[in-house]
Amino acid sequence: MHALFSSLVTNTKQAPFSGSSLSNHHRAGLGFFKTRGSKPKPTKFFGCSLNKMLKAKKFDKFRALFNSSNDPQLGRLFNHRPHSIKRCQDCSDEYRSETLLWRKQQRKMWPVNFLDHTYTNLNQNIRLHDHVRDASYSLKRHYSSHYTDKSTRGLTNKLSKSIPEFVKIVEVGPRDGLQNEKNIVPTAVKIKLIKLLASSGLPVVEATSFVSPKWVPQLADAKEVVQAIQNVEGARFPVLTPNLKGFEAAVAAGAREVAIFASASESFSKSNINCSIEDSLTRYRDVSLASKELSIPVRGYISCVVGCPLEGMVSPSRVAHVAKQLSDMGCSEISLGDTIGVGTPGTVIPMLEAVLDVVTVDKLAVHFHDTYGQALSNIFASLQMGISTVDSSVSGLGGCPYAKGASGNVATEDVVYMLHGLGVKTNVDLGRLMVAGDFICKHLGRPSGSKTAIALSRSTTAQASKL
Ligand SMILES: CC(C)(COP(=O)([O-])OP(=O)([O-])OC[C@H]1O[C@@H](n2cnc3c(N)ncnc32)[C@H](O)[C@@H]1OP(=O)([O-])[O-])[C@@H](O)C(=O)NCCC(=O)NCCSC(=O)C[C@@](C)(O)CC(=O)[O-]
Repeated sequence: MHALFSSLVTNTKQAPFSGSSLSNHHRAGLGFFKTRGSKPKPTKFFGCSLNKMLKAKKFDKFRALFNSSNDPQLGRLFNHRPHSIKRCQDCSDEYRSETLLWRKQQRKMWPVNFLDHTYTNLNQNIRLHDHVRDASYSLKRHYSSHYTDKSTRGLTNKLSKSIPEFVKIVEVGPRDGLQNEKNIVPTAVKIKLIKLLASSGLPVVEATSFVSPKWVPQLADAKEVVQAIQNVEGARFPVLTPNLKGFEAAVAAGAREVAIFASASESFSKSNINCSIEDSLTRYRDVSLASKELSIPVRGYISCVVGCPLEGMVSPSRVAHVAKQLSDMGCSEISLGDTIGVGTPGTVIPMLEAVLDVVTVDKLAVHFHDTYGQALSNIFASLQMGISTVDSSVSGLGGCPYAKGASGNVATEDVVYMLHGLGVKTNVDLGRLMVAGDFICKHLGRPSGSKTAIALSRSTTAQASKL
Protein backbone atom coordinates (compact mmCIF):
# COMPACT_ATOMS: atom_id res chain seq x y z
CA MET A 1 0.00 0.00 0.00
CA HIS A 2 2.78 2.34 0.96
CA ALA A 3 4.60 1.63 -2.28
CA LEU A 4 1.44 2.14 -4.27
CA PHE A 5 0.71 5.35 -2.49
CA SER A 6 4.26 6.61 -2.93
CA SER A 7 4.12 5.86 -6.61
CA LEU A 8 0.92 7.80 -6.97
CA VAL A 9 2.34 10.75 -5.12
CA THR A 10 5.39 10.62 -7.37
CA ASN A 11 3.12 10.64 -10.36
CA THR A 12 1.80 14.06 -9.55
CA LYS A 13 5.26 15.46 -10.30
CA GLN A 14 5.76 16.89 -13.73
CA ALA A 15 7.53 14.72 -16.30
CA PRO A 16 8.95 16.16 -19.52
CA PHE A 17 5.72 15.92 -21.44
CA SER A 18 3.26 16.31 -18.64
CA GLY A 19 1.59 19.42 -17.53
CA SER A 20 -0.02 21.71 -19.95
CA SER A 21 -3.07 19.60 -20.66
CA LEU A 22 -3.80 19.05 -17.00
CA SER A 23 -6.93 20.51 -15.59
CA ASN A 24 -6.83 21.81 -12.03
CA HIS A 25 -8.50 18.82 -10.54
CA HIS A 26 -6.05 16.48 -12.24
CA ARG A 27 -3.20 18.51 -10.84
CA ALA A 28 -4.82 18.45 -7.48
CA GLY A 29 -4.41 14.74 -7.11
CA LEU A 30 -6.14 12.16 -9.22
CA GLY A 31 -9.61 13.55 -8.59
CA PHE A 32 -10.73 12.23 -11.90
CA PHE A 33 -14.09 10.86 -10.96
CA LYS A 34 -15.64 14.27 -11.36
CA THR A 35 -17.18 15.39 -14.57
CA ARG A 36 -15.00 17.66 -16.61
CA GLY A 37 -15.45 21.34 -16.10
CA SER A 38 -16.59 20.96 -12.53
CA LYS A 39 -15.12 23.19 -9.88
CA PRO A 40 -11.72 21.93 -8.71
CA LYS A 41 -11.89 20.27 -5.32
CA PRO A 42 -8.48 18.82 -4.62
CA THR A 43 -9.65 16.46 -1.97
CA LYS A 44 -10.15 13.22 -3.80
CA PHE A 45 -8.14 10.07 -3.37
CA PHE A 46 -9.21 7.54 -5.97
CA GLY A 47 -12.61 9.11 -5.97
CA CYS A 48 -12.98 9.11 -2.22
CA SER A 49 -13.42 12.49 -0.69
CA LEU A 50 -10.92 13.32 1.99
CA ASN A 51 -13.72 13.99 4.43
CA LYS A 52 -14.97 10.47 4.03
CA MET A 53 -11.46 9.12 4.37
CA LEU A 54 -11.13 11.13 7.55
CA LYS A 55 -14.36 9.70 8.82
CA ALA A 56 -13.41 6.12 8.06
CA LYS A 57 -12.91 4.07 11.15
CA LYS A 58 -9.43 2.91 10.25
CA PHE A 59 -8.19 6.17 8.91
CA ASP A 60 -5.49 6.44 11.52
CA LYS A 61 -3.64 3.76 9.58
CA PHE A 62 -3.74 5.81 6.43
CA ARG A 63 -2.56 8.72 8.51
CA ALA A 64 0.38 6.68 9.76
CA LEU A 65 1.32 5.95 6.16
CA PHE A 66 1.01 9.59 5.21
CA ASN A 67 3.07 10.76 8.14
CA SER A 68 5.78 8.20 7.57
CA SER A 69 6.05 9.21 3.90
CA ASN A 70 7.15 12.71 4.95
CA ASP A 71 6.61 13.83 1.38
CA PRO A 72 5.71 17.47 0.82
CA GLN A 73 3.75 16.45 -2.30
CA LEU A 74 1.36 14.72 0.03
CA GLY A 75 0.23 17.90 1.67
CA ARG A 76 -0.47 19.45 -1.70
CA LEU A 77 -2.23 16.32 -2.88
CA PHE A 78 -4.89 16.62 -0.22
CA ASN A 79 -4.65 20.31 0.54
CA HIS A 80 -3.64 19.26 4.01
CA ARG A 81 -0.39 18.96 5.82
CA PRO A 82 0.00 15.32 6.88
CA HIS A 83 0.23 16.20 10.56
CA SER A 84 -3.00 18.15 10.38
CA ILE A 85 -5.05 15.11 9.34
CA LYS A 86 -7.44 14.35 12.15
CA ARG A 87 -9.27 11.23 13.00
CA CYS A 88 -13.01 10.80 13.07
CA GLN A 89 -14.31 7.58 14.55
CA ASP A 90 -17.91 7.05 13.73
CA CYS A 91 -18.64 7.17 10.07
CA SER A 92 -17.55 3.74 8.93
CA ASP A 93 -21.06 2.83 7.80
CA GLU A 94 -21.06 5.67 5.36
CA TYR A 95 -17.60 4.63 4.21
CA ARG A 96 -18.77 1.10 3.57
CA SER A 97 -21.92 1.92 1.71
CA GLU A 98 -20.78 4.72 -0.55
CA THR A 99 -20.80 3.93 -4.25
CA LEU A 100 -19.39 5.96 -7.07
CA LEU A 101 -20.19 5.94 -10.74
CA TRP A 102 -17.61 6.05 -13.46
CA ARG A 103 -18.92 5.72 -16.94
CA LYS A 104 -21.81 3.60 -15.76
CA GLN A 105 -19.63 1.30 -13.67
CA GLN A 106 -20.60 0.83 -10.08
CA ARG A 107 -18.66 -1.05 -7.48
CA LYS A 108 -19.09 -2.14 -3.91
CA MET A 109 -16.72 -1.50 -1.08
CA TRP A 110 -14.07 -3.52 0.64
CA PRO A 111 -14.97 -4.88 4.03
CA VAL A 112 -14.37 -2.35 6.73
CA ASN A 113 -11.44 -4.39 8.06
CA PHE A 114 -9.56 -4.13 4.79
CA LEU A 115 -6.78 -2.08 6.31
CA ASP A 116 -6.28 -4.56 9.13
CA HIS A 117 -5.79 -7.33 6.63
CA THR A 118 -3.41 -5.30 4.54
CA TYR A 119 -1.24 -4.69 7.54
CA THR A 120 -1.55 -8.26 8.64
CA ASN A 121 -0.39 -9.47 5.25
CA LEU A 122 2.71 -7.38 5.51
CA ASN A 123 3.60 -8.68 8.94
CA GLN A 124 2.73 -12.32 8.97
CA ASN A 125 4.13 -15.40 7.40
CA ILE A 126 1.83 -16.09 4.52
CA ARG A 127 2.28 -18.02 1.35
CA LEU A 128 3.27 -16.58 -1.92
CA HIS A 129 0.71 -17.25 -4.61
CA ASP A 130 0.56 -17.73 -8.34
CA HIS A 131 2.28 -21.09 -8.60
CA VAL A 132 5.65 -19.86 -7.46
CA ARG A 133 4.75 -20.42 -3.85
CA ASP A 134 7.29 -23.17 -3.21
CA ALA A 135 10.08 -20.73 -3.77
CA SER A 136 9.19 -18.71 -0.72
CA TYR A 137 8.41 -21.37 1.87
CA SER A 138 11.73 -21.08 3.61
CA LEU A 139 11.81 -17.32 3.75
CA LYS A 140 11.34 -15.77 7.17
CA ARG A 141 8.51 -13.68 5.84
CA HIS A 142 6.21 -14.73 3.04
CA TYR A 143 4.39 -12.08 1.14
CA SER A 144 1.31 -12.23 -0.95
CA SER A 145 0.60 -10.19 -4.02
CA HIS A 146 -2.99 -10.21 -3.01
CA TYR A 147 -5.41 -10.15 -0.21
CA THR A 148 -5.86 -13.71 0.99
CA ASP A 149 -9.35 -13.53 2.42
CA LYS A 150 -11.75 -15.63 0.33
CA SER A 151 -14.09 -12.71 -0.02
CA THR A 152 -11.42 -10.59 -1.74
CA ARG A 153 -13.07 -10.11 -5.06
CA GLY A 154 -16.67 -10.06 -3.98
CA LEU A 155 -16.01 -7.16 -1.67
CA THR A 156 -14.14 -4.38 -3.29
CA ASN A 157 -12.86 -1.19 -1.79
CA LYS A 158 -12.55 2.51 -2.14
CA LEU A 159 -9.29 2.17 -3.96
CA SER A 160 -10.34 -0.34 -6.56
CA LYS A 161 -14.07 -0.30 -6.96
CA SER A 162 -14.06 1.01 -10.52
CA ILE A 163 -11.55 -1.61 -11.62
CA PRO A 164 -12.84 -4.36 -13.93
CA GLU A 165 -13.09 -7.86 -12.49
CA PHE A 166 -11.28 -9.41 -15.45
CA VAL A 167 -8.50 -7.82 -17.43
CA LYS A 168 -7.49 -9.16 -20.82
CA ILE A 169 -3.72 -9.01 -21.20
CA VAL A 170 -2.46 -8.71 -24.76
CA GLU A 171 1.08 -10.06 -24.78
CA VAL A 172 3.15 -8.19 -27.34
CA GLY A 173 6.58 -9.63 -26.49
CA PRO A 174 7.14 -11.75 -29.62
CA ARG A 175 6.36 -8.71 -31.83
CA ASP A 176 6.95 -5.42 -30.01
CA GLY A 177 9.42 -7.08 -27.68
CA LEU A 178 11.64 -8.57 -30.35
CA GLN A 179 11.29 -6.13 -33.25
CA ASN A 180 13.99 -3.90 -31.80
CA GLU A 181 16.54 -6.67 -31.18
CA LYS A 182 19.65 -6.15 -33.28
CA ASN A 183 20.72 -9.79 -33.41
CA ILE A 184 18.29 -11.92 -35.34
CA VAL A 185 16.46 -14.29 -33.01
CA PRO A 186 16.11 -17.74 -34.63
CA THR A 187 12.60 -18.55 -35.84
CA ALA A 188 12.53 -21.66 -33.63
CA VAL A 189 13.16 -19.51 -30.54
CA LYS A 190 10.32 -17.15 -31.49
CA ILE A 191 7.97 -20.08 -31.99
CA LYS A 192 8.91 -21.65 -28.68
CA LEU A 193 8.45 -18.31 -26.92
CA ILE A 194 4.96 -17.92 -28.39
CA LYS A 195 4.02 -21.46 -27.32
CA LEU A 196 5.31 -20.89 -23.78
CA LEU A 197 3.39 -17.63 -23.53
CA ALA A 198 0.19 -19.24 -24.76
CA SER A 199 0.61 -22.07 -22.27
CA SER A 200 0.70 -19.54 -19.41
CA GLY A 201 -2.95 -18.72 -20.06
CA LEU A 202 -2.47 -15.43 -21.89
CA PRO A 203 -5.56 -14.97 -24.06
CA VAL A 204 -3.82 -12.98 -26.83
CA VAL A 205 -0.19 -13.22 -27.98
CA GLU A 206 0.74 -10.84 -30.77
CA ALA A 207 2.97 -13.06 -32.84
CA THR A 208 4.83 -10.97 -35.42
CA SER A 209 4.55 -8.28 -38.12
CA PHE A 210 4.08 -8.50 -41.86
CA VAL A 211 6.06 -5.32 -42.46
CA SER A 212 8.85 -4.63 -44.87
CA PRO A 213 11.90 -6.74 -43.94
CA LYS A 214 14.02 -3.79 -45.02
CA TRP A 215 12.43 -1.75 -42.26
CA VAL A 216 12.30 -4.43 -39.58
CA PRO A 217 14.72 -7.25 -40.46
CA GLN A 218 14.10 -9.02 -37.16
CA LEU A 219 10.57 -10.00 -38.23
CA ALA A 220 11.37 -11.10 -41.76
CA ASP A 221 10.36 -14.65 -40.79
CA ALA A 222 6.73 -13.64 -40.09
CA LYS A 223 5.34 -16.21 -42.51
CA GLU A 224 7.25 -19.12 -40.95
CA VAL A 225 6.25 -18.05 -37.45
CA VAL A 226 2.54 -17.83 -38.29
CA GLN A 227 2.57 -21.13 -40.12
CA ALA A 228 4.24 -22.86 -37.18
CA ILE A 229 1.63 -21.76 -34.64
CA GLN A 230 -1.44 -22.72 -36.63
CA ASN A 231 -2.31 -25.55 -34.28
CA VAL A 232 -1.44 -23.87 -31.01
CA GLU A 233 -4.58 -23.63 -28.94
CA GLY A 234 -5.70 -21.48 -26.06
CA ALA A 235 -4.73 -18.05 -27.38
CA ARG A 236 -5.32 -15.77 -30.33
CA PHE A 237 -2.30 -14.69 -32.38
CA PRO A 238 -2.82 -11.36 -34.17
CA VAL A 239 -0.11 -9.91 -36.42
CA LEU A 240 0.73 -6.35 -37.48
CA THR A 241 -0.03 -5.35 -41.07
CA PRO A 242 0.97 -1.88 -42.33
CA ASN A 243 -0.83 -2.11 -45.70
CA LEU A 244 -2.75 -4.41 -48.03
CA LYS A 245 0.43 -6.16 -49.09
CA GLY A 246 1.14 -7.11 -45.48
CA PHE A 247 -2.49 -8.05 -44.88
CA GLU A 248 -2.58 -10.40 -47.86
CA ALA A 249 0.69 -12.03 -46.83
CA ALA A 250 -0.57 -12.47 -43.29
CA VAL A 251 -3.83 -14.06 -44.37
CA ALA A 252 -2.01 -16.34 -46.81
CA ALA A 253 0.25 -17.52 -43.98
CA GLY A 254 -2.79 -18.32 -41.82
CA ALA A 255 -3.24 -15.24 -39.62
CA ARG A 256 -6.78 -14.96 -38.28
CA GLU A 257 -6.47 -11.52 -36.69
CA VAL A 258 -4.54 -8.44 -37.71
CA ALA A 259 -3.54 -5.08 -36.29
CA ILE A 260 -2.98 -1.79 -38.06
CA PHE A 261 -0.87 0.94 -36.54
CA ALA A 262 -1.41 4.66 -36.90
CA SER A 263 0.07 7.52 -34.94
CA ALA A 264 -1.17 10.67 -33.25
CA SER A 265 2.05 12.40 -34.24
CA GLU A 266 2.63 13.43 -37.84
CA SER A 267 6.41 13.19 -37.58
CA PHE A 268 6.33 9.77 -35.97
CA SER A 269 3.94 8.50 -38.63
CA LYS A 270 6.41 9.53 -41.32
CA SER A 271 9.35 8.00 -39.52
CA ASN A 272 7.58 4.74 -38.67
CA ILE A 273 5.53 3.98 -41.76
CA ASN A 274 6.76 6.55 -44.24
CA CYS A 275 3.48 8.40 -44.74
CA SER A 276 1.28 11.06 -43.16
CA ILE A 277 -1.43 10.22 -40.64
CA GLU A 278 -4.20 10.82 -43.20
CA ASP A 279 -2.45 8.66 -45.83
CA SER A 280 -2.01 5.90 -43.28
CA LEU A 281 -5.71 6.05 -42.42
CA THR A 282 -6.56 5.74 -46.11
CA ARG A 283 -4.35 2.62 -46.33
CA TYR A 284 -5.92 1.21 -43.22
CA ARG A 285 -9.42 1.71 -44.59
CA ASP A 286 -8.42 -0.64 -47.42
CA VAL A 287 -7.07 -3.18 -44.95
CA SER A 288 -10.16 -2.84 -42.86
CA LEU A 289 -12.50 -3.38 -45.85
CA ALA A 290 -10.52 -6.43 -46.94
CA SER A 291 -10.63 -7.87 -43.44
CA LYS A 292 -14.36 -7.29 -43.16
CA GLU A 293 -14.90 -9.45 -46.22
CA LEU A 294 -12.98 -12.27 -44.56
CA SER A 295 -14.49 -11.62 -41.10
CA ILE A 296 -11.03 -10.99 -39.70
CA PRO A 297 -10.98 -8.77 -36.62
CA VAL A 298 -8.75 -5.71 -36.85
CA ARG A 299 -7.09 -4.05 -33.88
CA GLY A 300 -6.00 -0.44 -34.32
CA TYR A 301 -2.95 0.98 -32.59
CA ILE A 302 -2.29 4.64 -32.02
CA SER A 303 1.31 5.53 -31.21
CA CYS A 304 2.57 8.59 -29.32
CA VAL A 305 -0.66 9.18 -27.43
CA VAL A 306 0.94 11.48 -24.88
CA GLY A 307 4.37 12.24 -26.27
CA CYS A 308 6.38 11.92 -29.46
CA PRO A 309 10.15 11.53 -29.70
CA LEU A 310 10.17 14.09 -32.51
CA GLU A 311 7.39 16.54 -31.63
CA GLY A 312 7.20 16.45 -27.84
CA MET A 313 3.80 16.66 -26.26
CA VAL A 314 0.80 15.37 -28.19
CA SER A 315 -2.62 16.84 -27.48
CA PRO A 316 -5.50 14.58 -26.41
CA SER A 317 -7.71 15.91 -29.22
CA ARG A 318 -5.29 14.57 -31.85
CA VAL A 319 -5.43 11.14 -30.26
CA ALA A 320 -9.22 11.29 -30.11
CA HIS A 321 -9.35 12.24 -33.79
CA VAL A 322 -7.32 9.19 -34.86
CA ALA A 323 -9.23 6.93 -32.44
CA LYS A 324 -12.53 8.01 -33.97
CA GLN A 325 -11.24 7.30 -37.48
CA LEU A 326 -10.06 3.83 -36.49
CA SER A 327 -13.31 3.11 -34.72
CA ASP A 328 -15.36 4.30 -37.70
CA MET A 329 -13.45 2.07 -40.09
CA GLY A 330 -14.40 -0.93 -37.97
CA CYS A 331 -11.53 -1.65 -35.58
CA SER A 332 -12.76 -4.01 -32.92
CA GLU A 333 -10.22 -2.68 -30.44
CA ILE A 334 -8.06 0.43 -30.23
CA SER A 335 -4.81 0.28 -28.33
CA LEU A 336 -3.46 3.60 -27.08
CA GLY A 337 0.32 3.51 -27.10
CA ASP A 338 2.64 5.63 -25.00
CA THR A 339 5.42 4.68 -27.38
CA ILE A 340 8.24 6.36 -25.49
CA GLY A 341 6.86 5.90 -21.99
CA VAL A 342 6.73 9.56 -20.98
CA GLY A 343 3.15 9.57 -19.71
CA THR A 344 2.07 9.89 -16.12
CA PRO A 345 -1.49 9.61 -14.84
CA GLY A 346 -1.44 13.41 -15.14
CA THR A 347 -1.19 13.22 -18.93
CA VAL A 348 -2.74 9.82 -19.53
CA ILE A 349 -6.04 10.61 -17.80
CA PRO A 350 -6.89 13.70 -19.90
CA MET A 351 -5.93 11.75 -23.02
CA LEU A 352 -8.22 8.88 -22.03
CA GLU A 353 -11.03 11.30 -21.24
CA ALA A 354 -10.76 12.79 -24.72
CA VAL A 355 -10.77 9.36 -26.37
CA LEU A 356 -13.66 8.16 -24.21
CA ASP A 357 -15.72 10.99 -25.63
CA VAL A 358 -15.55 9.34 -29.06
CA VAL A 359 -14.94 5.61 -28.44
CA THR A 360 -16.64 3.37 -25.90
CA VAL A 361 -14.54 2.07 -23.04
CA ASP A 362 -15.01 -1.60 -23.96
CA LYS A 363 -13.16 -0.98 -27.24
CA LEU A 364 -10.08 0.55 -25.65
CA ALA A 365 -6.76 -0.95 -24.64
CA VAL A 366 -3.70 0.70 -23.16
CA HIS A 367 -0.11 0.09 -24.18
CA PHE A 368 2.55 1.62 -21.96
CA HIS A 369 6.28 1.57 -22.37
CA ASP A 370 8.07 1.92 -19.07
CA THR A 371 10.83 4.40 -19.85
CA TYR A 372 10.11 6.60 -16.83
CA GLY A 373 8.81 3.82 -14.60
CA GLN A 374 5.26 5.11 -14.88
CA ALA A 375 3.60 2.24 -16.68
CA LEU A 376 1.97 0.51 -13.70
CA SER A 377 0.62 3.79 -12.36
CA ASN A 378 -0.75 4.58 -15.79
CA ILE A 379 -2.34 1.16 -16.04
CA PHE A 380 -3.90 1.56 -12.62
CA ALA A 381 -5.36 4.91 -13.62
CA SER A 382 -6.67 3.40 -16.87
CA LEU A 383 -8.30 0.52 -15.00
CA GLN A 384 -10.02 3.01 -12.74
CA MET A 385 -11.47 4.61 -15.84
CA GLY A 386 -12.95 1.24 -16.80
CA ILE A 387 -10.41 0.02 -19.36
CA SER A 388 -10.06 -3.73 -19.20
CA THR A 389 -7.50 -4.56 -21.89
CA VAL A 390 -3.82 -4.03 -21.18
CA ASP A 391 -0.84 -4.66 -23.47
CA SER A 392 2.45 -5.79 -22.01
CA SER A 393 5.58 -7.64 -22.93
CA VAL A 394 7.13 -10.59 -21.15
CA SER A 395 10.24 -9.56 -19.20
CA GLY A 396 9.65 -5.98 -20.30
CA LEU A 397 11.17 -6.65 -23.71
CA GLY A 398 10.79 -4.12 -26.42
CA GLY A 399 11.06 -0.72 -27.91
CA CYS A 400 10.24 0.72 -31.26
CA PRO A 401 13.07 0.87 -33.83
CA TYR A 402 11.70 4.23 -34.99
CA ALA A 403 11.31 5.79 -31.54
CA LYS A 404 14.75 6.70 -30.26
CA GLY A 405 15.02 6.38 -26.51
CA ALA A 406 11.94 4.20 -26.13
CA SER A 407 12.48 1.42 -23.65
CA GLY A 408 10.60 -1.83 -23.30
CA ASN A 409 6.94 -2.30 -22.66
CA VAL A 410 5.73 -2.74 -19.14
CA ALA A 411 6.63 -6.29 -18.10
CA THR A 412 3.74 -8.74 -18.25
CA GLU A 413 4.91 -10.37 -15.01
CA ASP A 414 4.64 -7.02 -13.20
CA VAL A 415 1.19 -6.36 -14.64
CA VAL A 416 -0.03 -9.82 -13.63
CA TYR A 417 1.41 -9.40 -10.13
CA MET A 418 -0.35 -6.06 -9.69
CA LEU A 419 -3.65 -7.26 -11.13
CA HIS A 420 -3.71 -10.40 -9.01
CA GLY A 421 -2.83 -8.21 -6.05
CA LEU A 422 -5.95 -6.21 -6.78
CA GLY A 423 -7.98 -9.39 -7.00
CA VAL A 424 -8.45 -8.92 -10.75
CA LYS A 425 -8.66 -12.12 -12.77
CA THR A 426 -6.37 -12.53 -15.78
CA ASN A 427 -6.32 -16.29 -16.41
CA VAL A 428 -2.50 -16.05 -16.42
CA ASP A 429 -0.33 -18.41 -14.41
CA LEU A 430 2.55 -16.25 -13.22
CA GLY A 431 4.89 -19.20 -12.71
CA ARG A 432 4.45 -20.38 -16.29
CA LEU A 433 4.78 -16.84 -17.55
CA MET A 434 8.11 -16.60 -15.74
CA VAL A 435 9.27 -19.74 -17.49
CA ALA A 436 8.61 -18.01 -20.82
CA GLY A 437 10.41 -14.88 -19.61
CA ASP A 438 13.37 -16.89 -18.38
CA PHE A 439 13.55 -18.71 -21.70
CA ILE A 440 13.77 -15.57 -23.83
CA CYS A 441 16.07 -13.70 -21.42
CA LYS A 442 18.50 -16.61 -21.43
CA HIS A 443 18.43 -16.62 -25.19
CA LEU A 444 19.02 -12.87 -25.40
CA GLY A 445 21.69 -13.11 -22.72
CA ARG A 446 20.32 -10.42 -20.46
CA PRO A 447 18.46 -10.19 -17.17
CA SER A 448 14.72 -9.84 -17.06
CA GLY A 449 13.25 -6.35 -17.17
CA SER A 450 10.51 -7.49 -14.82
CA LYS A 451 10.94 -6.54 -11.18
CA THR A 452 8.46 -9.24 -10.22
CA ALA A 453 10.37 -11.93 -12.10
CA ILE A 454 13.66 -10.82 -10.55
CA ALA A 455 12.24 -10.74 -7.04
CA LEU A 456 10.56 -14.12 -7.34
CA SER A 457 13.64 -15.67 -8.92
CA ARG A 458 15.76 -14.38 -6.03
CA SER A 459 13.39 -16.10 -3.63
CA THR A 460 13.83 -19.32 -5.58
CA THR A 461 17.62 -19.00 -5.49
CA ALA A 462 17.59 -18.28 -1.77
CA GLN A 463 15.45 -21.34 -1.24
CA ALA A 464 17.69 -23.56 -3.36
CA SER A 465 20.87 -22.41 -1.59
CA LYS A 466 19.46 -23.57 1.74
CA LEU A 467 18.76 -27.08 0.51
C1 LIG B 1 4.84 0.62 -44.18
C2 LIG B 1 6.10 0.36 -44.96
C3 LIG B 1 6.05 -0.97 -45.64
C4 LIG B 1 6.21 1.45 -46.00
O1 LIG B 1 7.51 1.45 -46.55
P1 LIG B 1 7.80 2.13 -47.94
O2 LIG B 1 9.27 1.99 -48.21
O3 LIG B 1 7.24 3.50 -47.95
O4 LIG B 1 6.91 1.20 -48.88
P2 LIG B 1 6.76 1.08 -50.41
O5 LIG B 1 5.30 0.86 -50.67
O6 LIG B 1 7.43 2.21 -51.14
O7 LIG B 1 7.56 -0.27 -50.74
C5 LIG B 1 8.95 -0.36 -50.55
C6 LIG B 1 9.33 -1.81 -50.53
O8 LIG B 1 8.78 -2.43 -49.39
C7 LIG B 1 7.96 -3.54 -49.81
N1 LIG B 1 6.81 -3.64 -48.91
C8 LIG B 1 5.83 -2.75 -48.75
N2 LIG B 1 4.97 -3.21 -47.83
C9 LIG B 1 5.43 -4.40 -47.42
C10 LIG B 1 4.95 -5.35 -46.51
N3 LIG B 1 3.85 -5.16 -45.79
N4 LIG B 1 5.67 -6.47 -46.32
C11 LIG B 1 6.79 -6.67 -47.02
N5 LIG B 1 7.29 -5.81 -47.90
C12 LIG B 1 6.60 -4.68 -48.11
C13 LIG B 1 7.58 -3.21 -51.22
O9 LIG B 1 7.21 -4.37 -51.91
C14 LIG B 1 8.82 -2.59 -51.74
O10 LIG B 1 9.75 -3.62 -51.98
P3 LIG B 1 10.87 -3.47 -53.15
O11 LIG B 1 10.10 -3.27 -54.42
O12 LIG B 1 11.71 -2.28 -52.78
O13 LIG B 1 11.63 -4.78 -53.08
C15 LIG B 1 7.35 0.44 -44.05
O14 LIG B 1 7.47 1.73 -43.59
C16 LIG B 1 7.26 -0.50 -42.90
O15 LIG B 1 7.30 -1.69 -43.04
N6 LIG B 1 7.16 0.05 -41.66
C17 LIG B 1 6.99 -0.75 -40.48
C18 LIG B 1 7.74 -0.14 -39.34
C19 LIG B 1 7.46 -0.94 -38.11
O16 LIG B 1 7.18 -2.11 -38.13
N7 LIG B 1 7.58 -0.24 -36.97
C20 LIG B 1 7.38 -0.83 -35.70
C21 LIG B 1 5.92 -1.18 -35.43
S1 LIG B 1 4.92 0.14 -34.85
C22 LIG B 1 5.18 0.15 -33.18
O17 LIG B 1 6.08 -0.48 -32.72
C23 LIG B 1 4.26 0.93 -32.33
C24 LIG B 1 3.30 0.04 -31.55
C25 LIG B 1 2.29 -0.63 -32.48
O18 LIG B 1 3.99 -0.99 -30.90
C26 LIG B 1 2.53 0.85 -30.52
C27 LIG B 1 3.38 1.81 -29.71
O19 LIG B 1 4.20 1.38 -28.89
O20 LIG B 1 3.19 2.99 -29.93
